[in-house]
Parts: sequence; structure tokens; C-alpha cells
Amino acid sequence: LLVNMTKNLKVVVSSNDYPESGLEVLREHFTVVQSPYSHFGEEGATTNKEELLKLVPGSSALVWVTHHPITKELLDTAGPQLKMVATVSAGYNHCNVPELKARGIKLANTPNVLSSAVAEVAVGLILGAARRFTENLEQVRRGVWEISFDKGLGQDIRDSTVGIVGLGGIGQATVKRLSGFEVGKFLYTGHREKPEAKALNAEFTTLDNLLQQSDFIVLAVPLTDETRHMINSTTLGKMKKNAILINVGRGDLVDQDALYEALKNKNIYAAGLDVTTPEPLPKDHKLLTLPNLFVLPHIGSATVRTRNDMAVLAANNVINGLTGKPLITPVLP
Ligand SMILES: O=C(O)C(=O)CO
Repeated sequence: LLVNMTKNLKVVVSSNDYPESGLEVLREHFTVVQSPYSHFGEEGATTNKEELLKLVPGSSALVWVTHHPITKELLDTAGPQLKMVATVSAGYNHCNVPELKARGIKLANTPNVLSSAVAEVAVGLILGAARRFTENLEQVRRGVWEISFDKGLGQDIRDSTVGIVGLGGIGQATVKRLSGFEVGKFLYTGHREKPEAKALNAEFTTLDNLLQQSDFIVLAVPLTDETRHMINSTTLGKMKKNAILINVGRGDLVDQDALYEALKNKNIYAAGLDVTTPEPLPKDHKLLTLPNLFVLPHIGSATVRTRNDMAVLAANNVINGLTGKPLITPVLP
């Protein structure tokens, strides 16, 4: 009966690369309208703002696979029947939360299910940046191996201090994964001490202390007004010369011009980024000229299982949201 009552509700999926597992759940209950384009397609085949504005009118829920901003204009275009937005991501910095709240529109995200996948990428970035994968791969490609017994050497994780900025799900999963690497000390910072930290042997400290003491600094915080450009020329200046900065959060946590200068002048040792501003990073971007930068195209959650889990979680949030049940992972209940 419930199924029949919801079947005429329109649910928009913002991209064509939303997993079938999520579509199946949605199609059982709703009329699904999906963008024919992917988020980062070939030029011209990318879901763009106009395409999304055409899709959303009359919808009851938006399943947001892209990072296009959820704006007033988009919500106005969708219409007053819109009840909820399910972003298929942990981060929701692209959603205008105050505006959604003011309109009484629910918002769900997909935390937790992606923590291990993102943490694996954090570990990969640590290894890639510490062991100079960018310049080493470049040597292999050129057929000239410049690495020698005492040249081109990397940094050890063993006995290092690892500082986690944001000991949430991803930060905790990163510490767990690194615990076999004989790390000397884990530090973390954030708004408050976390009860989980004790079992992880992670010590709470200030951002300044963490920056000054850490050999590896992992950014695993959401992007907010408070965290935007938290890594800038001042905070980079507090880091050790051998510091390695890792970012699996959002590109805008880092002032990239300041990072470029710090890496170029070897004020810090290296950086590993899964997120940049903009995305994609233009192929002639100055950051890409740096041998001590290891960069990936935002693949944190990009595994088969994790993307399926995210899709199904978002779909189940929509079912709950449109049938008067509590959201499973609410941002705005
Ligand atoms: O979930 C997120 O916020 C991500 O960036 C992973 O795709």
C-alpha cells in the first residue's frame, strides 16, 4: 500500500553514474528521473546547472550525486513540494543548509559507509607523498632512474608523529589503518576530545601544537566557514621542514597558492591531495609542476562496495524522508 502511495512521487537523480543498486531501491517506490549525464564527463556531456534546473521541477526528493551547489534558485525551480535532499556524499558543503532548513526541507548525507575507503586513500597518499611516488613514477616513465643509495630518499612512517585534524569517522579509520606502521605518536585536534581517542592511543592537542609536532598532518574535517583555508601561509609556516600534508577533505581547506610556495621552497617536505580546487584541476595548473606533490582525482570513496553502500543509504534515506520516518543519517532531520 505504501509503495502505491509513493509511486507517483518524482525523485530526481542528478547524474547518470549513480549505482544501479540505489536505483533499484528508488524505482521500487518512486518515479525516478535521472540526468543522462555524468558529473565529470567529456566536455559537453557533463551534467550542468541548466540540465539540473530542467530536471528538478515537481520533484519530491533530490538524490544529489554531483557537487553542484544546492541553491535557492534550484530549490525555487524544484517547487514547494520538495521534501528532501539526499546528498550521496559525507560532505555537504555544497548544500545551502540554512536555506534548506528555512524551507523545512530535510537533508541526509552518507557518512560512515565511506570512512574506510577514504582512510585507505589517506594511507595511500601518505605512502605516495613520503616515498615520492610522483617523481619516482616520472623517472620510470623517462627511463632514467635517478634514485640512488643516498639520493632521492623518502621519509619513514615508523616512529613518526601523525596529526589528525578531525578525528571523526575518517580520521579514526585512518589511525586504525596506520596502527600497523609503528607510528610513534598520534595527535588529533578538533572542537572537543573524542571518547574513541583513548582506544586509538591518540592524544588531543591544539591545532598549533599538532602543526608544530607532526611529521604527517592529515586533514579529515568538513569544509565550513571555520575550516576554509585553515592551511595557509601562517599555518604552513608552523609545520616542520619534513612535514607531509595530506588532504582527504575538501580542496578549500587549503590555500593552494600558499601550499604551492611551501612545496616549491621546500618549507615542507611533500603533500598528498585527493581533493583540490577546482576539480578537475586544470592539467596546466602550477601545482602539477611540483615533484613533491602526489595528487589523486577525488577517489576517496571510489570503490565498488563503498559507492554501492552510499547509493543504497541515500535511497533508503529518501524512502524514510518521504514516508514520514526518521532519516537514517540526518543532517537536517
Ligand atoms: O563523500 C564525500 O564527501 C566525498 O567527497 C567522497 O566522494
